[in-house]
Amino acid sequence: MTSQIRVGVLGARGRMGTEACQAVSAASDLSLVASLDVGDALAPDFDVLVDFTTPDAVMDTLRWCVSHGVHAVVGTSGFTTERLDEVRSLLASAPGVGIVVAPNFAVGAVLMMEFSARAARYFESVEVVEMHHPQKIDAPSGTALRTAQLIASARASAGLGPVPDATTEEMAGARGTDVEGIPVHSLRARGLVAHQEVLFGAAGETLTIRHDSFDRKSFMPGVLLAVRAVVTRPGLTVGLGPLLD
Ligand SMILES: NC(=O)C1=CN([C@@H]2O[C@H](COP(=O)(O)OP(=O)(O)OC[C@H]3O[C@@H](n4cnc5c(N)ncnc54)[C@H](OP(=O)(O)O)[C@@H]3O)[C@@H](O)[C@H]2O)C=CC1
Ligand SMILES: O=C(O)C1=N[C@H](C(=O)O)C[C@H](O)C1
Repeated sequence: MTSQIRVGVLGARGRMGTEACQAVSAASDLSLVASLDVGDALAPDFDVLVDFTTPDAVMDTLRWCVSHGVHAVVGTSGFTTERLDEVRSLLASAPGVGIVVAPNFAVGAVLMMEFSARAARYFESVEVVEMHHPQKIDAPSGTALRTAQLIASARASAGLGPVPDATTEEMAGARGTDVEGIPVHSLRARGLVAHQEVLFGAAGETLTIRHDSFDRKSFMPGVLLAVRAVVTRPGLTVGLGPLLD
């Protein structure tokens, strides 16, 4: 019999942590050995730590993981390009450790990001609109951040200049925020879970790519996929794309 992967979940009392604990417990090849939240001490008695906490807390946790040889699957948002570089530097001192940082574990959202990156070179205009539940503490969302990074990179590779659309505002914030040159808008409303539209425009046409998560269960197959993959995947993996067939 192959041995089980021992998993700890940090942020276990939160919306995502609760779901992750249930999903790990229900998987026959995984063993939930620690459900941790604010104030709980980390102890290196698991193979993989799953983190659904806050952008403020997550980097200290990753430092701990790297120094204790524990792999990490990170769903927590806030991973700017600079922060991803910081994770790469951390991992340089621990070549056996794997970290998966996935801005969104829903397969549909991964595809939405990939399709957006593919479309980016063909449209001069682009706007990212993310919509979330009213308790979400960060804006823009990690998914919007990653989508904008991918679009900016695809535009740069294709030799497109800056998005040419007007940015003048009579009131601050009317044109959203700027992520690597891509306008990003954040909406919060009761009734929403996690949703995003990417609107592209060219002469005479638009293309809208939209994804909706109506239930946090949509994230769980991706979380389990990442937990199983990270133990044999040293270094940094960004997004679920490289783990999908
Ligand atoms: N990648 C993905 O697919 C998804 C990512 N997310 C991201 O996951 C993160 C969590 O989201 P969500 O579950 O909705 O948020 P919640 O606020 O519901 O949960 C966060 C949990 O983390 C705890 N926490 C905060 N700081 C620490 C700390 N220093 N150490 C240990 N635990 C801590 C909180 O405790 P307390 O409440 O007591 O402060 C809370 O229990 C966010 O960044 C969100 O954007 C969310 C959905 C999907
Ligand atoms: O806080 C959330 O809910 C979500 N957070 C992630 C993000 O910031 O992109 C993923 C998903 O959008 C849900």
